Amino acid sequence: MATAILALNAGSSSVKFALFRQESASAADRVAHGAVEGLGGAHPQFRAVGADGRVLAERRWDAAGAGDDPHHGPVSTLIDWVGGHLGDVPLLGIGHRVVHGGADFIAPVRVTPEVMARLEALTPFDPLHQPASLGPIRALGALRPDLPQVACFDTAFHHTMPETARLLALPRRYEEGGVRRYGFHGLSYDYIAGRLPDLSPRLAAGRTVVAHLGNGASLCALAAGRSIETTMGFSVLDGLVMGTRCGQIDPGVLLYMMRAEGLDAAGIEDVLYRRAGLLGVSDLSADMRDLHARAGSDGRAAQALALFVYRLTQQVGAMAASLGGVDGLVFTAGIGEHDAAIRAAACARLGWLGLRLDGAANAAHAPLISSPDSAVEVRVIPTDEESVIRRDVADCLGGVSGHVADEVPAPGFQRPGFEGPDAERPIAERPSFERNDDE
Ligand SMILES: Nc1ncnc2c1ncn2[C@@H]1O[C@H](COP(=O)(O)OP(=O)(O)O)[C@@H](O)[C@H]1O
Ligand SMILES: CC(=O)OP(=O)(O)O
Ligand SMILES: [Mg+2]
Repeated sequence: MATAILALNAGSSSVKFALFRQESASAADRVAHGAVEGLGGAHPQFRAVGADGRVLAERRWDAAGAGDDPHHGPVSTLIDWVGGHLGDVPLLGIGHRVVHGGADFIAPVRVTPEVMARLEALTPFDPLHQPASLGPIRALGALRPDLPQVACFDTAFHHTMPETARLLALPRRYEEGGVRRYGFHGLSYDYIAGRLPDLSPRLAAGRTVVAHLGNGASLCALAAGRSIETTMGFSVLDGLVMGTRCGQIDPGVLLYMMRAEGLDAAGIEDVLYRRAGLLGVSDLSADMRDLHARAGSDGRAAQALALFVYRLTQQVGAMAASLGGVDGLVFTAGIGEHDAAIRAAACARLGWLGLRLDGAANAAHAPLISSPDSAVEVRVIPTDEESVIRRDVADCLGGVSGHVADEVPAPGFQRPGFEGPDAERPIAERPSFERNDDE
C-alpha cells in the first residue's frame, strides 16, 4: 500500500518542505515541494509546487493576531494542505532537519518529550538555528499528536571525525561541557557521499572535498565517503565566509567588540550571524547574484567576492592537508550548483593541486567540470537534503525505504578500507595524490 512522508527543512525565516509518496521499497517519488516564507513577518506565504513544476497551491495570510508561536499558522496551513493533497494515502511520518544534535544524537531519532527536552538544552550551542528547527516540531506535535516525527541531524554525519579534529585548544572543562567541534550541513554531505559510488567510484573510495556553498557554507573532507574534517566547528559561524556570517575569525576581535564597543552577547551575536560575511564586507547584499551584478562598479562588492574565493581555496587546502591529498572536489548548494564564476575563480587558485578546469563544461554547469588531464576530478552535484530526511524517516519508523536509501549509507555506516588521516598510516602508503589513470 502506498504511504507518504513529509520532509521539513526549517531555516530562520522559511520552512522548505518536500512530500514523498512511496509505493514500495524500491520506489519513492517526490510528489510536491515548496516553502512557507516570511516567518516572523507580517504576511507569511505558503507555496506548493508539483513534480512537473506546476504551482499546486499558494496562500498568503496576515500574521497579526496569530498568537505567540510564529510556526503555528504556517505549519497548520502546510499540514492541512498535505492532508488534502494526499487524499486516502496515509502520512507515515514527518522528518525534520535539526541543525544541532550535540554529542549524543549521531543517528535520526523519533521525537518524544524527552528527546525534545534534550534538543532544547542545545539551544545555547546554536541560538539561531536550534529554535528554528524545533519550532515546527513543537507546533506539529500540538496540532497532530498522532503523527510520528523524526529528528534528522546536521551534526550526525560528522560523528566519524577523529577525536583530534574535534578538540578545541581550551581548558578541559569546556570539552567536558560539550564545547568541541561538531560540524554541520551533514544531511547534504550524507546525500553527496551516497551519490559518489554511482557517479565516480574513484571519489567514493578516495579523498574528496565537498563544498556546500549556500547561505550557510562549509567544506567537508570525505575519506572513502566518511567525514574526517569540516570547516564549521562548535557553531555554524566557523570556517568559510557566508552570506551574513563571518566564518573563521580571530577571537581577539570579539574581545575588542566587548571592551571597545561595549557589545554584550546579543550584540556580538547579531554582528557575527546577521551583519557579517558577504553582506558585511560588501555593505550591499548577502546574495552572490547581487554582488556579481555590482562588482564592476563597486569596489567593496568585488572585494567581498575576492575574499569569499580566497578563504574558500585556503580552506580547501586545509581539508587537503587533513586528507593527505585530494582526488576530488565537489561543488553543491545554491552557489556551488549555479555560480560558474565562483567555481572558476576557486579552481584557478587550486592549480597547485594539479586541478585543471574545463571552462566550457563549467560554464554549462556540466556534472563533470575538470579537464581530462586534471589530477583532481571536479564535479557539480545538486544536493538533496530532503531525500536523506525521507530515508531517515522510513528507516526510523521501520517502514519501507526507497531508492535513496539504497544509495545513501545510513549514519554510522562504516566503510571498510580507510582509517582516516589519524590512522598510523604513512602518507606514502595512502592512495597516491597523482592518480590520474591517463598518466
Ligand atoms: N544562479 C545563481 N548564481 C549565483 N548564486 C546563486 C544563484 N542561485 C542561488 N545563488 C546563491 O545561493 C544562495 C542560497 O543557496 P541555498 O543553498 O539555497 O541556501 P540555503 O539553503 O542555505 O538557504 C543565495 O544566497 C545565492 O547567493
Ligand atoms: C548549518 C547551516 O549553516 O545551515 P544553513 O546553510 O541552512 O544556514
Ligand atoms: Mg540549505
